[in-house]
Amino acid sequence: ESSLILIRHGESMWNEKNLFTGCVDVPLTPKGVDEAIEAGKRICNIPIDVIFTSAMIRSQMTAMLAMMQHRRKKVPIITHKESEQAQSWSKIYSEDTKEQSIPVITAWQLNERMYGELQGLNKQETADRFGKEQVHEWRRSYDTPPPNGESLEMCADRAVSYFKDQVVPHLTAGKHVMVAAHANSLRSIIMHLDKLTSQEVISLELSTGIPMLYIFKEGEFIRRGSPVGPSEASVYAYTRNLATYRDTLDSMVQ
Ligand SMILES: O=C(O)[C@@H](CO)OP(=O)(O)O
Repeated sequence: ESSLILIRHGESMWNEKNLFTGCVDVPLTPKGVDEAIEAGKRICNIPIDVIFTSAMIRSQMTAMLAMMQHRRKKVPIITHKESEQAQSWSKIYSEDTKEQSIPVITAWQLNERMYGELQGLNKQETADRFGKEQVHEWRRSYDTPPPNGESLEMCADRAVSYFKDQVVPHLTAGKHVMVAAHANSLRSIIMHLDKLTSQEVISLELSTGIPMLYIFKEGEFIRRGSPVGPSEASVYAYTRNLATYRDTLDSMVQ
């Protein structure tokens, strides 16, 4: 059994301004930073061996801030494979140090859905101009793309393919994984994991900074507990393996 944590980034500076963001790379607000830290507290007892983030700063900030809270105190390290030089210049020469690190793999495929000509527009003003229903269809339908942007279906094409090709093999190998990404790239992944229909996904909404936990067992994804409880203990129904991991952390601090 392995665990999979999915987390949408904390509030960004354009979430705060109610602007369509998509592939525009904006940072978190102070509230978003707090959300990421709170999220980290909720998952501080869950094992994490490898982290995937999108290529965007808001998901990377969220993952890093959350990991600062983790009780295992491993160091999340962004892997650089964009060139041979980047790879060799960021090499770690100690096996012990590597053992105390968590690789962070960044992938554009996990980026937010590209919002086309809505990027930078105010969501309320856009609804006033084009009508609430049209804008809702652009934002939540499965197959209607916003003007010159990606539909959820197009976003799923890259995000879910990446998830199947790059993330699932780690889970199959027994590694515990965290994926920090975005409202719509995660909606497409959750649609796949929970086998939602294109009708059902319309009402799937993800809050900023709330981690969701899945257990991967015998090729199946099982959602654990409610992701919105007030404290870590009430949020997730621990499996026996997760409880053992938490006990190990308890004994390490004694
Ligand atoms: O602006 C965006 O990129 C997304 C997420 O904030 O918007 P929506 O609320 O339509 O999913």
